[in-house]
Amino acid sequence: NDTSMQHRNLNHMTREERFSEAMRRTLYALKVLLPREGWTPVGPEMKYLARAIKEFTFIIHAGVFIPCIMSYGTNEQIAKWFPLAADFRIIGTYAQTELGHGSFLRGLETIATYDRANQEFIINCPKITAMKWWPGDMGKSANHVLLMAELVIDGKKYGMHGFMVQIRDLTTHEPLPGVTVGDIGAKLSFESVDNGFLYLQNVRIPRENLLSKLSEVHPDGTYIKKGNQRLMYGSMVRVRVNLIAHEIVMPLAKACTIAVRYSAVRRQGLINPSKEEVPVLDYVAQQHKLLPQVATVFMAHFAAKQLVKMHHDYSLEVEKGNTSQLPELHALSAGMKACLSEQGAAGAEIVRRACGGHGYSCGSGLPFIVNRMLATCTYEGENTVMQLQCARYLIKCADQAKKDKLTGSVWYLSDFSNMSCTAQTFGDLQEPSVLVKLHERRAKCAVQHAGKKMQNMVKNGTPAHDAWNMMATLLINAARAHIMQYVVGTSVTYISELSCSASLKKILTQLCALYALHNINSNCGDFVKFGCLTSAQCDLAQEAEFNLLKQLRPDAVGIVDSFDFTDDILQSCLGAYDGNVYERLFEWAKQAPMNKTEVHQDSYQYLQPYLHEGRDVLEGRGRNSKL
Ligand SMILES: CC/C=C\C/C=C\C/C=C\C/C=C\C/C=C\C/C=C\CCC(=O)SCCNC(=O)CCNC(=O)[C@H](O)C(C)(C)COP(=O)(O)OP(=O)(O)OC[C@H]1O[C@@H](n2cnc3c(N)ncnc32)[C@H](O)[C@@H]1OP(=O)(O)O
Ligand SMILES: Cc1cc2nc3c(=O)[nH]c(=O)nc-3n(C[C@H](O)[C@H](O)[C@H](O)COP(=O)(O)OP(=O)(O)OC[C@H]3O[C@@H](n4cnc5c(N)ncnc54)[C@H](O)[C@@H]3O)c2cc1C
Repeated sequence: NDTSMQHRNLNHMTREERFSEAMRRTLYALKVLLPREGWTPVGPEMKYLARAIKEFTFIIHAGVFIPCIMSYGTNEQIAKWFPLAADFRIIGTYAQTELGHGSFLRGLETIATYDRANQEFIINCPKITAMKWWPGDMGKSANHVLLMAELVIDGKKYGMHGFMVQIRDLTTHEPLPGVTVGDIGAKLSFESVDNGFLYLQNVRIPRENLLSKLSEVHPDGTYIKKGNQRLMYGSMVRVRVNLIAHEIVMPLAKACTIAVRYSAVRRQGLINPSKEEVPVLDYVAQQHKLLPQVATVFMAHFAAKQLVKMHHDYSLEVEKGNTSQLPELHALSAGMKACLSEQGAAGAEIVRRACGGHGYSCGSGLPFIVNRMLATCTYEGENTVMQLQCARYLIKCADQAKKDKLTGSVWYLSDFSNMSCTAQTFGDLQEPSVLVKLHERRAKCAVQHAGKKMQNMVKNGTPAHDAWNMMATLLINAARAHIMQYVVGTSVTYISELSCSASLKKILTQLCALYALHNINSNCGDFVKFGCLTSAQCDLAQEAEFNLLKQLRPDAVGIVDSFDFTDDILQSCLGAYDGNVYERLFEWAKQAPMNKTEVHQDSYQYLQPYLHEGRDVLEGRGRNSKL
């Protein structure tokens, strides 16, 4: 209810206005509305912010920079920098990606050379491709970066390490000597975020600015390893775990709310020629577009909750020095981020497109969501690279399953029980246990298929790295299959253990079955190829999905209402709670800057001469008055 938090019409603002407005609103929220005893920018308040603010800045500051200080800093370094960052007295970002490298971290070129005489690191970007490029909040906001750079001591390289580097004066905000920094320009989305470039030339930082939880450099230049060096990649695991809820589940829920509400209001065409125009939501084709995406919101939410719990448990173990769960967590977080962002971004576009022309209007609020979700397929680990990381772990586990009984998310790879499907009716295929088994079998076969193909190539003399490259598409499919069985399995378990009303459990069970069946019907080639389903059972699977669409149609609006987004957050003429779509669209259009005058003077100057000429022609004068 605080007018300072009400959204202005983002679409009618310039990029710079949106950047400033997002910063104003974010800081107002962080400094005025939220702070209470002991709050931190990585606490539950941030979830409120992520939900309550359509565009906010300092996402990387809060979502990556501060958590990295906690992950990579010693207790002394945390005590020094965390309070400053939590209170926004320093604004930081996570500067890892370079103009020339993003996915292949061993290829990063920014160098931190130890100067023993002065006990300092000298930071350099030796060439243009070494320039940091993309980090959020870096172009104009941040005055510090957590710089990921190659540590060099006496000419020897020690790999990527994290360094705290101040880049702007804390009083004037001007770039410091040796620092060239700025915004990288317009992007597909994130208009309010100043993703930036950073060129460092002979920038000196104290030895104490190497974040030293995992390794340290003594004054004499001695390098000490202090833990599992793969923990250096830990921040990316945490962000992949966190971003599923914030950047995939929530935006898809918003898009589904808009599209389902609009589809309940928009009347277009006839089903029964003798009846009146129907709401487009009555078309099965429309239900087939929208409702599986609604189901995806819930299933991704349940699976993400399980992954967050797994990450929390793992973090407690790491504190005790046990990093044994890291490989599985890395594979699962990489695979989940890739597969759910792929599904979510595609799903948001499917529901946008299902809203016809008005879905193409920014007044729908849908292009904003779609464009922003597309970024989830790239940042925090490009999806292909992440799926291959997941597949790398699966292939290793499949080999191990031949001699050991596996546990955790890959347990099914060592399940050699009879997994043939005996479904005779479409009702059999709506059974959660049947759907889980089908997904486990498909995933197991997909992993084994990719592994077998590579083994055969290597047996025939192909180098292992070439076999890997040539089978990449099968490996990616195996990663997707693994994640789908994880999402279906965890969701079925979660719903079965949920204490809620029978009617709610029924809806959630139907949504879970719809998600699983939509996935089967979208990938039935795999399910038949691997002998999971017969062709006849595939027909039953389609029938089962259509039956669920019919059952869920009456509750469709109620289900998306349960996401409980305010009109202010949705910022959508199509998705507003009152359903007054047309009045809202017209009011929204009239507010467009283009309409602030009846005649657009800037363009009229070009049009006017022709308008006069046209009149001359019509009245028989002018150059070619043949009329
Ligand atoms: C005020 C604010 C208001 C609101 C805020 C609201 C909410 C905030 C909270 C949350 C929001 C969430 C997120 C924020 C939103 C969006 C995020 C926006 C921007 C994203 C930022 C970025 O993009 S940062 C840059 C990301 N970059 C990457 O991910 C790079 C990807 N590449 C790599 O990770 C690596 O290069 C690699 C893994 C692909 C390859 O590395 P390398 O060559 O070294 O390894 P190998 O492949 O040879 O594998 C070697 C072994 O290492 C294992 N491994 C690899 N990676 C990891 C890992 N991460 N963890 C553990 N183990 C790992 C690998 O498995 C191999 O092991 P083996 O046993 O098989 O040898
Ligand atoms: C909105 C946004 C915000 C971002 N914020 C940050 C940030 O705050 N901090 C930060 O450090 N970075 C940030 N990034 C950068 C992001 O992490 C990188 O873009 C991402 O890691 C991909 O790296 P790249 O862009 O160099 O693509 P590349 O690694 O060059 O990949 C290009 C393409 O090559 C293919 N490819 C690459 N490697 C392989 C492989 N091994 N196998 C098969 N195919 C492959 C893939 O198709 C890939 O899409 C952000 C990016 C975006 C879009």
